Amino acid sequence: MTASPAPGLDEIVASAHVLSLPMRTRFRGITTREVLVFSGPAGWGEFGAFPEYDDAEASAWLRAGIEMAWQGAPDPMRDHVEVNATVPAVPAAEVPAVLARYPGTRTAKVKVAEKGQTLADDVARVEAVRALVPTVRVDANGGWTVDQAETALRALTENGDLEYAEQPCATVEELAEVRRRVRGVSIAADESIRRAEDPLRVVRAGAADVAVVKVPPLGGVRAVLRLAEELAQYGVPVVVSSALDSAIGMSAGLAAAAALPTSTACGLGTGALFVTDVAEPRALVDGRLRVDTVVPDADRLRELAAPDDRRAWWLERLARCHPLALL
Ligand SMILES: O=C(O)CCC(=O)c1ccccc1C(=O)O
Ligand SMILES: [Mg+2]
Repeated sequence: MTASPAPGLDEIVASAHVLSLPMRTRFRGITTREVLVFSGPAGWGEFGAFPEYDDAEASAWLRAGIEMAWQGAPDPMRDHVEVNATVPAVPAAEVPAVLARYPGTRTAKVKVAEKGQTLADDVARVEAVRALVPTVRVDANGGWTVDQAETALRALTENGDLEYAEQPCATVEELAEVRRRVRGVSIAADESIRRAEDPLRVVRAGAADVAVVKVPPLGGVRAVLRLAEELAQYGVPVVVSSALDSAIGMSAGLAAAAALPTSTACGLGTGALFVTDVAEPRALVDGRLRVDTVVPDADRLRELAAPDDRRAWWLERLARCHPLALL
């Protein structure tokens, strides 16, 4: 496909919808996910930077949405992508109900280190997941100190393996220290990889065995593919994850995972966390999602429309980020 010229702001605004997607369970501290979606000559794109992100960071998310809507996805290597179940920091007793939303998944990613909870809560949740799913990853979202991470990772591997621990601590230096101290558990970097220059810093510091990559903060599918190529030279595999994207944004994550030379279970199953999405939810069959693009459903766009003040907020943000996204 020939790339269309970069769109003007008015072209994006012309098709823009600001949506508020209700969530089944609190995740990342939120219960509704706001996104702005728009269409271009190649299809639909999403601008969904979390509200607390500044314009410089948010503009990468817009660039990713513009790429999908004006350029489309690169050629895929496969038509289905394996995903992990994403288990929020729920009580252990709720784990079977959460996992039931991810039929056939053989890998689960479990949130740990949630504020207000204890290590015993994490151990109980992880054990409940292990009873049902063969491969378990945990994600601490930077919530532990190095000492806490060491204690927790030992406790969490007493009765079984962890494939990896995602972002156990906040900084690159701390990740490297945990990786040295807890040799038996692989470390994945997530929040430490937000800009294109971050992954090599993480790898050079010896801070991670695995890189979690997300299309929106990295500025698009092609940017993720370039990064993955660089990381492969250091022997660091990538895991493509969502940024709690709507079904439209998820198309970009699926496109990235589908275009990689190899793909392990991706964190792209988070559509299951929404009560209602912008389109009919993708069917999760045998733990895999079909790689496709979606057109939002007109009724859902109306039903999910964000309140006027939020629409105004997103349109102002779009106007500020637009010139930065095209740089
Ligand atoms: O990786 C997954 O399983 C789902 C994606 C996910 O966890 C996530 C989604 C939005 C924001 C942050 C995160 C995260 O990995 O911490
Ligand atoms: Mg993470």
